[in-house]
Amino acid sequence: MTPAHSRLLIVTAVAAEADAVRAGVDPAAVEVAAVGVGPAAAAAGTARLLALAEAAGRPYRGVVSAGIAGGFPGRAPVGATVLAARTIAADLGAESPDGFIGVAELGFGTSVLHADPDLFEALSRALPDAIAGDILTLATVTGTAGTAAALQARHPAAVAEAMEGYGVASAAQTAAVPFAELRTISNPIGPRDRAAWRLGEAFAALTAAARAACG
Ligand SMILES: O=C(O)c1cccc(C(=O)CC[C@H]2O[C@@H](n3cnc4c(=O)[nH]cnc43)[C@H](O)[C@@H]2O)c1
Repeated sequence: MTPAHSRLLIVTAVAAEADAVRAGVDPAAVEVAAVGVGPAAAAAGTARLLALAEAAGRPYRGVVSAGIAGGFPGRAPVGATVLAARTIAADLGAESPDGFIGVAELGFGTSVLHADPDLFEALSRALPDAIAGDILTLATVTGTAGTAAALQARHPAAVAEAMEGYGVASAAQTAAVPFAELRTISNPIGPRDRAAWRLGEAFAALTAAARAACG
């Protein structure tokens, strides 16, 4: 049996994502929790779970931000699995007449958090078909071709965007717990077309990825 202190925490935004992950993992080795949509809910919910586990003397061995995501066209198609080398808060900064100024340039820390190298390596080995690259975190789902193009230009290594990774990563960093982000693509990033989101395909891919990584 897996000792309680070596369990992995997988954090999703919504219950449907948590159910898809749970369908693939060994519950003795992995705890799955849905903590809400967006970086603030993700950071608050993850920080609470990490602190409770630590206070009980059973810290998690790692935390993974998992769920569905938008894929940048030509980089991550619908149904693909993506793995973050870096998780980037793409809208953390300031607008100016000359364009977006990132938080690092403003002198207030960093918008870039790296995946833990060992956790990233283990997930990459378990998921050889996963597309590795940067995953952007945004509080607003991209819904125009203009915003998609601007994000791609600012983040040439980005493969996908979602809404929670940077929040989960921030909580993990504060607690000194290894972090990774794993997502499956439900929709292309670009002009909003909610009817075109392939939720079933993305959830099935999420279950398969969870099973391959932690089953
Ligand atoms: O229909 C909407 O516009 C909408 C707005 C907020 C959340 C949702 C969800 O379905 C929540 C699930 C989760 O999905 C991630 N996601 C999926 N595709 C994208 C995307 O293109 N851009 C950003 N995030 C995406 C996100 O992490 C949500 O929490 C639907």
